Amino acid sequence: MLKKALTIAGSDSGGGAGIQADLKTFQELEVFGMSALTAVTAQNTLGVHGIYPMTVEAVVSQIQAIGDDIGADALKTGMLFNAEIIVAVSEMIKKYQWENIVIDPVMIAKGGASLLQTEATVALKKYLLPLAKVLTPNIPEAEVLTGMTIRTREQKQNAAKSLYELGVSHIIIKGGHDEVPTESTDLFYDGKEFYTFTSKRITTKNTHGTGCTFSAAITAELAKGANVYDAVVTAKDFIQAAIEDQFEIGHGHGPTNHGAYRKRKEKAYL
Ligand SMILES: Nc1ncnc2c1ncn2[C@@H]1O[C@H](COP(=O)(O)OP(=O)(O)OP(=O)(O)O)[C@@H](O)[C@H]1O
Ligand SMILES: Cc1ncc(COP(=O)(O)O)c(N)n1
Repeated sequence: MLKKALTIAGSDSGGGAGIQADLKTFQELEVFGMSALTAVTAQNTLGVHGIYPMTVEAVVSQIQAIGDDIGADALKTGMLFNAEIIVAVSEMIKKYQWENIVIDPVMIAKGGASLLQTEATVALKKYLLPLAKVLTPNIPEAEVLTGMTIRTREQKQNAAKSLYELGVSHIIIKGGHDEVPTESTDLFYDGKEFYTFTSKRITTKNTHGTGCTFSAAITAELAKGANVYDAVVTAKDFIQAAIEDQFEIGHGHGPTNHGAYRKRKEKAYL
C-alpha cells in the first residue's frame, strides 16, 4: 500500500529547500507527499528576499485537513518560524497521535536569514523535541539547542547526549558544517550507541537544501517502515547522489539534484 508522508515547513520559491525539496524527495522515494505551509519565503539561489509567515490558524487548519482524512505514516518539520506555530504543531501531532516524527530544527538559511525567531528555541525544546523520533541538527543548530561549543568528536557526542536528555529518541548531528575538508561525517546516537556515517565531501557551492532533503529522505523511509538506522543509511546515499550529480541553476548557491539517487538505482538494475 502507498505510504504517506507530511512536511510541515516553509515554502522556498527557488525550489531547492523547504517543502519543495521535501515533496521532491518524497516523490523520488515513492511515498505520497503532503504539506502544511508555515511560511512563504521569496527565495532563490542568492538568498532569502522576503518571509511571509502563515497565521497559526492557517497552519492548524492544513494539518487538520490531513489528519481528519488522509493520515500520515511519517511527518517532518522544517522551518517553523515562531513559538506560536511550534506550540500549535506540537498539539496537532499529539491530537493525531502521529509517531514517526522527524524534526529538522531549521534556524538560519545559508545566506544568513533567520528562519526561526530566536526566542522560539525555548518552545522548540519544551514542546516539540520530546515528540521527536529523529532530530537532525547541523552543528550550529546543535550548538544553539545545547548551549555547547561543538568542534571535536567528543563535544559532538556530549551534545547528542544532552539532546537525548530532552526526550528525543534518535539524534543525528550533521557534518556539512564541519571543518574536515575531505569528508562529511554525520554522528548518530540512539541513546545507547554512537554510529558515524561518513561520505566523501564534494567541493561545490550547490548545497542549498541539503538539510531539508536529508531529513525528508529519512521521513520517507520511516513512512515505508524502515527502522531509523536503515532510514539514515538511505538518506545519506540519497543526499550524496544529489550533491554529486549537481547541475547549475541560478547564480548563487544552487539546489541539489533530487532525481540523482533514483537514476543511479535505475542504472544499477539495467
Ligand atoms: N559538501 C558536501 N559533501 C558531501 N556531503 C555533504 C556536503 N555538505 C553536506 N553534506 C551532507 O548533507 C547532509 C546535510 O548536512 P548539512 O550539515 O549540510 O545540513 P544543513 O546545514 O541543515 O544544510 P544547509 O547547510 O543547506 O542548511 C548531511 O548528511 C551532510 O553530511
Ligand atoms: C523555506 C526554507 N526552509 C529551510 C531552509 C533551509 O534549508 P537547508 O537547511 O535544507 O539548506 C531554507 N533555506 N528555506
